[in-house]
Amino acid sequence: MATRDSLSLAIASTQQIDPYLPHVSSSNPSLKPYVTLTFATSLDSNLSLSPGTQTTLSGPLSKAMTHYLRSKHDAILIGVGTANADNPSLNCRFEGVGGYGGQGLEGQPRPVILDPSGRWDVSEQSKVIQLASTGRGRGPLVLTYTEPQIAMKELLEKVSGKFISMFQQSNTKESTPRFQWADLLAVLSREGITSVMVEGGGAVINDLLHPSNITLVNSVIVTIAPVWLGKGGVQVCPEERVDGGSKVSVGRLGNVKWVPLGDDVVLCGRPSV
Ligand SMILES: NC(=O)c1ccc[n+]([C@@H]2O[C@H](COP(=O)([O-])OP(=O)(O)OC[C@H]3O[C@@H](n4cnc5c(N)ncnc54)[C@H](O)[C@@H]3O)[C@@H](O)[C@H]2O)c1
Ligand SMILES: Nc1nc(=O)c(N)c(NC[C@H](O)[C@H](O)[C@H](O)COP(=O)(O)O)[nH]1
Repeated sequence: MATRDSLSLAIASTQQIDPYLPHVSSSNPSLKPYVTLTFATSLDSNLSLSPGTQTTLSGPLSKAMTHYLRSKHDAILIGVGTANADNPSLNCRFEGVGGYGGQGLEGQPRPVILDPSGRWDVSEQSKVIQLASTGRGRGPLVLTYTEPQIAMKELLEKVSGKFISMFQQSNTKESTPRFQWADLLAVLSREGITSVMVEGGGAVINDLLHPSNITLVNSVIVTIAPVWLGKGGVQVCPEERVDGGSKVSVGRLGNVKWVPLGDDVVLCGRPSV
């Protein structure tokens, strides 16, 4: 839980971040959701020390800022790799802004987990399930290609979550099955989600930064922590892009703002093609 001091300091800084967030007036259920790509990296672009481990990068202020972001989005999306490695809570723990504090589920984002192959163990051990069953978070949506086990389906439905079966074209059986971002955003839109914050991990971020997907991203908010994690970490490093036989940059941010927050700096921008 963020302390009062970190909360007020973070909120003061977030006024600079607000222009990069979805606004109620821009919500139109017929459009794709507003997409904010947000994560924390080290100076060597690592999200964690190694796959399957959780590494704290954000300091208390930027962590508080992340919870502010959670309060401003309808949904928070992660890949199954993060669900399994971190057992995250994925709720807003920002008293007074949303989340805990007697406001019920108002200000709580809906967790969305990309799990095409059915690797997430939906059980009482999952913090997301525990929080949803005690009214401190929303039940998750799990997007999948597989047929879920009945017990998992029932547990998810008990906490107002659900599995959503995605259509898999028979001619695209990849070794690592993926959803098309446009399709999954359309599914979220049909669920009434008008804004989604994509929090990671590496595979999800690198996929969304691919040149064919980056145009779907409305804003990028990256916390950069003053630490190097070294080789072998989970890195933000999208596929290379070749144009006319030469390697070119994958993408660039425009409309950039750097916001210092404690020891970290928060970089905000909009993808410019
Ligand atoms: N620092 C941060 O901000 C941050 C944020 C999130 C996660 N992490 C860290 O990242 C690591 C996990 O990253 P990762 O790359 O192993 O896992 P991930 O969370 O990116 O999940 C990968 C899985 O998600 C699914 N997936 C990804 N893209 C998909 C798509 N387009 N359609 C359908 N499914 C898709 C696939 O099943 C894939 O195997 C952990 O160590 C975690 O602690 C750090
Ligand atoms: N902003 C941020 N700073 C970090 O230092 C870090 N490691 C993450 N990691 C994101 C990842 O998705 C985590 O799993 C969730 O941030 C955990 O979420 P909870 O606090 O359990 O709700 N995110």
